[in-house]
Amino acid sequence: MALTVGLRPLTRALLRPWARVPGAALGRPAAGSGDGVRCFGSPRVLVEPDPAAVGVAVMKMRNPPVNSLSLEFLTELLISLEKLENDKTFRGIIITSDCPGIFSAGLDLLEMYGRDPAHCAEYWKAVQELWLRVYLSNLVVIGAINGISPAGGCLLSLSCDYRVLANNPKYAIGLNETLLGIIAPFWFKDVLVNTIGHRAAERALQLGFLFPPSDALQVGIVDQVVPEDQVQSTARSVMAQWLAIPDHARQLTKNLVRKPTADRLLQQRDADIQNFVRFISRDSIQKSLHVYLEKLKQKKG
Ligand SMILES: CCCCC/C=C\C/C=C\CC/C=C/CC(=O)SCCNC(=O)CCNC(=O)[C@H](O)C(C)(C)COP(=O)(O)OP(=O)(O)OC[C@H]1O[C@@H](n2cnc3c(N)ncnc32)[C@H](O)[C@@H]1OP(=O)(O)O
Repeated sequence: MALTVGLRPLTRALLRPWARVPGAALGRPAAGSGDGVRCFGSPRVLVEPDPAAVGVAVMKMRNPPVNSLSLEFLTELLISLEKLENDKTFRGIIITSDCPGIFSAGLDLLEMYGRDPAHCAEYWKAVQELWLRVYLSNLVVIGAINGISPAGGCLLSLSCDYRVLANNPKYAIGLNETLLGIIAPFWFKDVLVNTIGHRAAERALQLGFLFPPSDALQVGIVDQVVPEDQVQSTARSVMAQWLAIPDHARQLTKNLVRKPTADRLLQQRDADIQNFVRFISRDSIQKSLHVYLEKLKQKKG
């Protein structure tokens, strides 16, 4: 039976079909233009032009304590990304965190625990939308990963064009869903397989590996590991290298490589939402989430 997906007005305004063609006119006014300073402020997402690099924006996630991807936070990220995408003065974004030690704790478990099906459906649609927005962005997207990034945080990183991870053993990265008693959806899995290969992904997904930096580099889930105080400067250098390529050629190539993966979700978005809602609503899954949330609480002592 089809689910009725009742979206709140803000989310509804934001979420629209994906038919992005690289280089196509976007048909929306440039955001923030006209005053010489482009700063797309929102409570949880700080976006500033990089003072040292023309055409580059730095997007800092600040949803303390752990940058968990709540519906509100996802919505703000989507709005900021859409503004940047539509502002032709920007060619690249560096995504990083403003929460010390945490890039993103992934999806907000409280959006999936004890919620009704309509809420879960709305939430999952926003998760899909953020992934599509980042994964298919026409901009160069560099992840300056300055903290731990499990599950949804790892997906966000994997959706960037290049990942620079700070060399701190606490900053593990991976799709650890099985440790929570849940599973990574097929499109999370596809992105991991594309990045580290089938066999490595098979092991990592089943065992819920969270790779510390040295292992992350070795398996290829990140592209570079650098001292913590060099993450931002390295991301800037990498950005310069990527921006040296003509946009149209890079964008068309990106689309060629990524579109088949994105299309697998685009062709079955509603079914994916229904599968998620059915899965997450199971008593056994809600119980697993409860146990995991309790463990997080107890960890504090
Ligand atoms: C057969 C058909 C199948 C169909 C399938 C379809 C779909 C698939 C189904 C489901 C897929 C769902 C996918 C989910 C992906 C995810 O992203 S799940 C989230 C994974 N995240 C984690 O495991 C990280 C958990 N957090 C931590 O490990 C730690 O918090 C930390 C990040 C290492 C930070 O540690 P630190 O000590 O600094 O902080 P605290 O642990 O004290 O946390 C502070 C505060 O924040 C709360 N919190 C932490 N993480 C989350 C979170 N992800 N969501 C919500 N809240 C979180 C924590 O509970 C503390 O709260 P407080 O006690 O109230 O202060």
